[in-house]
Amino acid sequence: MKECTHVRAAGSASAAKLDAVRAAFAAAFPRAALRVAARPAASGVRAQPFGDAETRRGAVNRARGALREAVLAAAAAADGGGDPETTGGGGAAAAVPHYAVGLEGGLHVEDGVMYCFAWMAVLRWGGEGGRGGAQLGSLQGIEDAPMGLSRTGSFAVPPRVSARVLNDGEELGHACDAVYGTGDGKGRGGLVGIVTHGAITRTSFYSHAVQLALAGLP
Ligand SMILES: O=c1[nH]c(=O)c2ncn([C@@H]3O[C@H](COP(=O)(O)OP(=O)(O)OP(=O)(O)O)[C@@H](O)[C@H]3O)c2[nH]1
Repeated sequence: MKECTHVRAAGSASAAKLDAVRAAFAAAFPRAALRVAARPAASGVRAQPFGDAETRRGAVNRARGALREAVLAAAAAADGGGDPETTGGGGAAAAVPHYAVGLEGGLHVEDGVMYCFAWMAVLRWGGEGGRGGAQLGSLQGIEDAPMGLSRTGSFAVPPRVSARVLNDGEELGHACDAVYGTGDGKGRGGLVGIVTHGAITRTSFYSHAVQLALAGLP
């Protein structure tokens, strides 16, 4: 196993997503000194994606966007420009990452029931089995970086919440906050935390799928 893994947790500064990436990589690389940093990146899809294809595309776009930003920031830092936008990564700020991860939550409706799920995309860049040398700091090849994909399970969105999403066009997290008033719709617990009474949080919901995406890397 690797001694050190730099991960750019993509697309997001979401605490739930960052925690999920940390937990997944810690499980996959138990002896690694992990450095996980947020690198918000555009999903390129709607704020509330519907269906597997759109949601998966959002995850892939976020992973690639985060990797692109991280590579550019590392190059700027090497030139003495610093990396002020990176959060939560400590010493990872100037490092070219070994992996980039994109996580995107989505919805679909089947037989009148709305289901919630999320897709994960993990890209390998540097490190063992990844790129090396000068290529690491170049944007060339990002589109072809080895990628692992996976999806969480699905759970049914309570009708009071799904009605707000369908009728008022609200994003799930906002609809969840409006119905339950917990303010955690976009937080670590999320709707999955509410419907499972805390047994599964957004963090644990995402974490197993990040591990599966990592396992699927060619
Ligand atoms: O998969 C999920 N499991 C949950 O239990 C859950 N509870 C709420 N949501 C909402 O689903 C939407 C898309 O999620 P999403 O990937 O766009 O994340 P997000 O908007 O929170 O963060 P960001 O990464 O966009 O900043 C957002 O409105 C989330 O709040 C959940 N998604």
